[in-house]
Amino acid sequence: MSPSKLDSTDSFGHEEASVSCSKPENGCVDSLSIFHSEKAVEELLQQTPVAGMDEHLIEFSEALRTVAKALRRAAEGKASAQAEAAEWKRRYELERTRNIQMEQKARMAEQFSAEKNGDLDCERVKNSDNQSMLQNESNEHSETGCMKHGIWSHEVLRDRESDSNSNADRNKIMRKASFKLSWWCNGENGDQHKHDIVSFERGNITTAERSSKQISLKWESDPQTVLILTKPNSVSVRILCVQMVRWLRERKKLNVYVEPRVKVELLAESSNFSYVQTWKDDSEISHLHMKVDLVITLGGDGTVLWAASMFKGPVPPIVPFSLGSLGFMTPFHSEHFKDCLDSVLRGPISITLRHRLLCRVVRDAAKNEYETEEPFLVLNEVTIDRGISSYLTNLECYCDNSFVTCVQGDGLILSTTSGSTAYSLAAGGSMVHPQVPGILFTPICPHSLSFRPLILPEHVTVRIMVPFNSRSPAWASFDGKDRKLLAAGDALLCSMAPWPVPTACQVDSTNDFLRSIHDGLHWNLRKTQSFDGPRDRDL
Ligand SMILES: NC(=O)c1ccc[n+]([C@@H]2O[C@H](COP(=O)([O-])OP(=O)(O)OC[C@H]3O[C@@H](n4cnc5c(N)ncnc54)[C@H](O)[C@@H]3O)[C@@H](O)[C@H]2O)c1
Ligand SMILES: Nc1ncnc2c1ncn2[C@@H]1O[C@H](COP(=O)(O)OP(=O)(O)OP(=O)(O)O)[C@@H](O)[C@H]1O
Repeated sequence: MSPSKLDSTDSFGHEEASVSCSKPENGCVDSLSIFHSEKAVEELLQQTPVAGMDEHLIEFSEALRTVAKALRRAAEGKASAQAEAAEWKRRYELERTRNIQMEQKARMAEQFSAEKNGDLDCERVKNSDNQSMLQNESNEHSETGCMKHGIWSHEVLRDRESDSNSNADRNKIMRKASFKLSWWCNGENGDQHKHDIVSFERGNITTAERSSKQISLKWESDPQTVLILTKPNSVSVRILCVQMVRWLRERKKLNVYVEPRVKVELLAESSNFSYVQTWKDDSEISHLHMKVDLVITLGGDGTVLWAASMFKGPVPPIVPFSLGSLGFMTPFHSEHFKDCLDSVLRGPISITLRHRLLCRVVRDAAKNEYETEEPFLVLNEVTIDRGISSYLTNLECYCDNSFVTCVQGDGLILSTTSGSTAYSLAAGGSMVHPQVPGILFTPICPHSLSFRPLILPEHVTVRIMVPFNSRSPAWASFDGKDRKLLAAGDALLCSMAPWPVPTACQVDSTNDFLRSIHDGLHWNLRKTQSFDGPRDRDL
């Protein structure tokens, strides 16, 4: 091999692809010097009388030889990678030139045919339909763009097929292929069903209503049974509970359910409360949704989370009364409970359908089995953190089998949009309107400067894995409760649950959300700038 050239076979099968060594920065000088030093080592070893040399020197020379060899291989590898990159660059340039030429040809042909047919969009539509609304508005469209204030008019995108005068005209108009977009979502049993179909004429996507609007609940028959859930150890909650149970029973003639603890408290108050119903063991809780028309919570956000956690499937509408400190999900004031409940029982009421996440822990040992552990439903978030370990958590994150990232930090929060104002907010996540469907992906103290939070679409399944090379296990907690250890190889699967939590609104979901961030967080509170001072017109 010539010392001035390095011969190698490139990955395109071009044998003997020589790499010139004229440029010192391309790594050839390195490989050459390495080559020379390897040779020098070789010569040195041959010249040195081996006999009588001590063991250490032999070992040292062997090591030197190995290092020189490794360095030579690395330099050769670098040179071959550079040759490969150069070949790709050459091919890319060729492809680009070819594409530019083709584009130019196509543009010229289009221009030629447009000139021939007088086929500019606006003209075409105007000519084809003299009686159309478009024609009426045509004066407002600019001749070149068919736009109003820089925005394309919807009228231009309308299918004029039925109005056109003749087949010939129609053929001229229908140049772009029309298509339909279909919305799909996962059915309850994992099967897919058609959720909605929106048709877009002529291949132009205009608008699509994807997010749910304000939802209104109207009773078709009168509610009969109410479940009251209360925050424990609070005197004000206890007093309100007594008043509310009495009023619901005596004035509204409703059946009232409470938790066993609350029934004991009520009976301690008065034996007249014996009509209040409860359950004996937790298995009865799973049937509550079939008996209860309405749930009332007395407490803070934690009590709403508690109420939601009691329903592992469908959840009856919840009317949350605020007896806590923050109250993002508790818009009703306890002082006016009679008026509030009157209007709720009468209906119709606005509700917020709060999405929940379905979370399942899959153990490494059982990863081929389905439904190994009881899933969790969370209204706020699932958190995967380092627990008491002082090491960084190391979490591999996938979204529908696409690798997302590796979290190295204190942990990760997968939050609903309702939970966006809770822990996720504290970790730097965005605040999101609770009616927006999506999964917030918010790192906790990531040890990286560029790890911004993400918001993923509602239909994805997120998988968080503790890799086998992780220094410590991780811990998952669900709405701040039920901590589960995730050992190396274990995973947490998280997707949107089919059973949302309907919470009654004081006004509507947007108004209530904005009120909660203003009142609860004093969002963007700033003293208003004074009127006096410099103004634009003075400049
Ligand atoms: N650093 C943090 O901000 C942090 C730490 C741990 C837990 N949390 C949150 O606490 C929640 C559990 O609540 P809890 O009441 O059982 O425990 P808690 O009594 O410790 O209350 C935590 C606080 O979070 C508030 N909160 C709960 N849900 C909220 C929501 N959706 N929007 C705005 N604020 C909300 C509560 O009003 C309360 O002030 C967890 O789901 C988690 O979101 C927050
Ligand atoms: N019925 C219940 N049974 C057991 N625990 C409950 C019940 N209701 C609420 N909790 C728990 O009590 C804790 C405090 O409740 P909550 O958040 O409603 O009150 P708060 O802390 O005074 O209000 P805020 O969260 O607005 O400051 C929460 O952790 C919640 O899970």
